[in-house]
Amino acid sequence: MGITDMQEAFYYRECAAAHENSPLGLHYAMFLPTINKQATPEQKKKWLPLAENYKMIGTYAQTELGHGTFIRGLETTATYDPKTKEFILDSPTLTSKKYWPGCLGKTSNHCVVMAQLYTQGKSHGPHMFMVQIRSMEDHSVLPGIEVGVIGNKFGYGTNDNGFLSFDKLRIPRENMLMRYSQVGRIPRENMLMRYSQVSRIPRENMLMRYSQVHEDGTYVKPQNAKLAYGSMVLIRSSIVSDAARGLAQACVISIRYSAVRRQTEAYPGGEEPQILDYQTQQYRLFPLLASAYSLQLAGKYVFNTYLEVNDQIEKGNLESMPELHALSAGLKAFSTYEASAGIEVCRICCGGHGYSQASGLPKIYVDVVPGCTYEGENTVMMLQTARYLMKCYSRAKQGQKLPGFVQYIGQNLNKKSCMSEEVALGCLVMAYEHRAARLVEAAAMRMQSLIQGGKKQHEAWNGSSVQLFWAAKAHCHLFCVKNFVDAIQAKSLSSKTVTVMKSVCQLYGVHGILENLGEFMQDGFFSGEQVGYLQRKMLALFENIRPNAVALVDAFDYPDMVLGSCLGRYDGQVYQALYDYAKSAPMNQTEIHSTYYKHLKPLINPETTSDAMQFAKL
Ligand SMILES: CCCCC/C=C\C/C=C\C/C=C\C/C=C\C/C=C\CCCCC(=O)SCCNC(=O)CCNC(=O)[C@H](O)C(C)(C)COP(=O)(O)OP(=O)(O)OC[C@H]1O[C@@H](n2cnc3c(N)ncnc32)[C@H](O)[C@@H]1OP(=O)(O)O
Ligand SMILES: Cc1cc2nc3c(=O)[nH]c(=O)nc-3n(C[C@H](O)[C@H](O)[C@H](O)COP(=O)(O)OP(=O)(O)OC[C@H]3O[C@@H](n4cnc5c(N)ncnc54)[C@H](O)[C@@H]3O)c2cc1C
Repeated sequence: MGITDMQEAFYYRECAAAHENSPLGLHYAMFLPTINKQATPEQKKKWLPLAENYKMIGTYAQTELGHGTFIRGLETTATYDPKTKEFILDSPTLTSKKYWPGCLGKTSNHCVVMAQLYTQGKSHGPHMFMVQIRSMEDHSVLPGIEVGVIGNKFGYGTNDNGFLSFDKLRIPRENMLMRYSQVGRIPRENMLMRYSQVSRIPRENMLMRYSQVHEDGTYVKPQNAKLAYGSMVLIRSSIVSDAARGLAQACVISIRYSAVRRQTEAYPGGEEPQILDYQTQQYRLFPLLASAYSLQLAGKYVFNTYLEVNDQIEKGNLESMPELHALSAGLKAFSTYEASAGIEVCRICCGGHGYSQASGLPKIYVDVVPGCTYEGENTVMMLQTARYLMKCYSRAKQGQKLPGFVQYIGQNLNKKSCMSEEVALGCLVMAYEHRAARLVEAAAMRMQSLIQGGKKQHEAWNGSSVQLFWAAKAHCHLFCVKNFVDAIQAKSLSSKTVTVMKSVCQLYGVHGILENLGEFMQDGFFSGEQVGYLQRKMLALFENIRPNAVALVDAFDYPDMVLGSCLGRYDGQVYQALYDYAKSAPMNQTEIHSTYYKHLKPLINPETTSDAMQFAKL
């Protein structure tokens, strides 16, 4: 293929088999990046050529039957044996069996395994290990390993998500991924002195600035244990664009179809209008179109932030890690929630044909919706963002300066909205900042009052977690609105395109307020009159966007082969395509289906059942 950028490669493969989660998806999305980001130079030199040339085909095996969210609770163990300089991998309980990893059941011959590291009788928490699970000669399962598929799922039928367990499997010490992060370059003379005193490890390892288990079992911990979670942050940062892609494609299908579909005479004897002219159809679809644009912009921002921060981390500067974690976790949750709900609305807006696989919509839905669960269950991710926001709130109250996208926290909440009939973009951003700041403060106040009332920290946290979730969601929503507004304002407003996009951006902001009105009005920030401005503006924006609606989805430029939809075809020949799809159905290849003779004929014509049974035995 020759594409070196891994995201580009991901989307290229997506074009070849759209929304068919590849049986090698985890090899590309997590196995290769984990070797790239978590292995030492020596390990990369050994494994990358094999993995990049499909000799090693791997997955990311972390989740277990009993634990997915709580990584520190994982039960798989990796115990170091200094006598043989090996790790012993074991699945001590039923619930410790790895369960869910993609491409695991039948495809992969290796995996990076997250296991609790034990050495010298002490636990050092979750660490990653390279484990071969199948022979590279004949793909047979290696001794000490049980592996298989987990069975049918909600979707993802093209991916052999599997289970895996170890029975005291021994792997070489060199198979622990020993590069978490730069722990700073230890002066060579110190390293020689330091390591030669402790244990004899190969000289080439001496220059490694990585966490180590030395040959005698001494553990050198990394600068930050969470760096082992780096592959998840990478995928979370990628999922935002993926969710945006799914929502955008669903908008293309449903809006193009709504421009073709005519239904119900507008008045007695009148012609049937395009269903896209129904205000209720616009009310359901146009905000989703706006959301698709907003999430695409957010996806670009978060992935670029990932690349920038990851560069810093690899230079030893971990300062922005908490911010990246909060941003990627929150936006991953926000985008997959929005996209999943939006794709379902697009399907429903297409009536009966939306329920057909011919629409392409069910396939998009079952490909996007697991994003609410994998790579960090959404509620848990939102609470991770909330954890960061609480820290920001207390820093703001101590007068500390906050980084860019959280500077709104701790602001004066006594002000009122500047909203007028015009509905200026700046007033929209101010409204979202006020709502998020208020919800962050409310959650912090709730926590404080519970603690003052005698609750322990973890009890106060759980007792405030609904409000913490609201605050994190409002924070992510603000981010998407402000990021969209910044993108519009960065362009000159002279060109028609940007003027149209300003309406789309305005609709995104207005609709978000009207759909969450309680949170914007609870403290009187908006007057009733101002809400009226917003309601009238939304209806006016529907009329404003209507003439450009099809152009706005065409602009996503998804080819028919990627959409895979009879409803969203560029040429609009929906009905012929649906009929051709039906005619091509396998069951239509014979006039009478074979099951007639065995199941129906005995009911309809019992007297002639005998010869029917003969036929059925053929
Ligand atoms: C660069 C090239 C691009 C490569 C990409 C190539 C292709 C991909 C391109 C596109 C892909 C697009 C879409 C993807 C398509 C398909 C998807 C493909 C594969 C996905 C399949 C799914 C795979 C999986 O599901 S893997 C398993 C995922 N599992 C999880 O995510 C588990 C979630 N749980 C956790 O993360 C943690 O348990 C936790 C919930 C965070 C809790 O951790 P814990 O240790 O208990 O920490 P605690 O809450 O106590 O907080 C402590 C402290 O740590 C900080 N922290 C936590 N996590 C992180 C982190 N990740 N980074 C930084 N800091 C972190 C936390 O903030 C706390 O800090 P503080 O004390 O508050 O200061
Ligand atoms: C299609 C798909 C592909 C996957 N691929 C992989 C893979 O390749 N590799 C891999 O390792 N894993 C994979 N997974 C597993 C996935 O990462 C986990 O399912 C996910 O991390 C959620 O963990 P869980 O299933 O244990 O859910 P749980 O954590 O049990 O969540 C269940 C409920 O409990 C709630 N909950 C849990 N903890 C908390 C908390 N602290 N506070 C509040 N509420 C909480 C959650 O919000 C949720 O509502 C995949 C899953 C799917 C669906």
